[in-house]
Amino acid sequence: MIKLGVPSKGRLMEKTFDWFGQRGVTLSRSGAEREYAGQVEGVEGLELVLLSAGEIPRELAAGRINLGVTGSDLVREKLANWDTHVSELALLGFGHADLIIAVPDVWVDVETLDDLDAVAAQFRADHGHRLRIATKYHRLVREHLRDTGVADYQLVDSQGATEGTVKNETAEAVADITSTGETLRANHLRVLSGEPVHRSQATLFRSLSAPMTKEDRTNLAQLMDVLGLQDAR
Ligand SMILES: Nc1ncnc2c1ncn2[C@@H]1O[C@H](COP(=O)(O)OP(=O)(O)OP(=O)(O)O)[C@@H](O)[C@H]1O
Ligand SMILES: O=P(O)(O)OC[C@H]1O[C@H](OP(=O)(O)OP(=O)(O)O)[C@H](O)[C@@H]1O
Repeated sequence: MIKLGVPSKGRLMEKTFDWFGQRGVTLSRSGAEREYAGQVEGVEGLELVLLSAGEIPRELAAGRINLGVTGSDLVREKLANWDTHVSELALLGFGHADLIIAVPDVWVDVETLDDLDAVAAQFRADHGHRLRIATKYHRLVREHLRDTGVADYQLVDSQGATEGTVKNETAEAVADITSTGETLRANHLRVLSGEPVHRSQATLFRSLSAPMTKEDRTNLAQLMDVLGLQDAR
């Protein structure tokens, strides 16, 4: 069987079900509401596996699932050299969110990353420690700041409610996902101008390492046909 990993709850799950359903592949949660088992109708040889969105990158890289839907941000964050582990089969057109860097509203002189770099050096001189940026996206933020030449900072880990860290004085800035911008506004934070660290959306990935039988290959080719997709790799 080809294993397809899909987020087990929330909007990502529902919109993924809709996306496949519109293409003639019916995915559903089977059994009791809280049971994480799935059902597939409309194609042969496909098994639905319901997983946490955050675990899907690792399962793809380990080859325990053949296909997986999750945010493009999570694959890039969780997998070093992500494109050696998975290929992108389709951008699904939902789950849009930008990974951004934001500073307190009151930092009126800080509009760009260059400005942040300038205050970071001054901050270290004044406070004796580096400016703290709270995030759960360590890899993506580190790479982005390296590429843009910002050096005098430290990342502090925040696995949730990241926008609260500035008020709580555990960080001076944040790097987090935003869609409507409401959480940032409510916490008196402002996004730096310029390109976001990453523009994320829900994406269908294929594992480059998951084992497949001859029958799996035939079934995958049929699924790709039904979905109207082509695999570049
Ligand atoms: N406010 C938002 N609007 C749109 N997409 C979002 C938003 N917040 C997070 N996302 C996206 O949803 C995906 C899943 O995010 P996250 O890891 O927070 O999921 P979760 O629901 O907490 O899942 P789990 O805890 O089960 O892993 C990510 O790709 C992220 O970019
Ligand atoms: O721009 P907005 O529409 O306000 O959305 C942004 C918020 O959504 C996400 O949080 P989520 O609800 O996933 O919870 P989290 O704090 O656990 O990440 C993200 O971390 C932001 O906090």
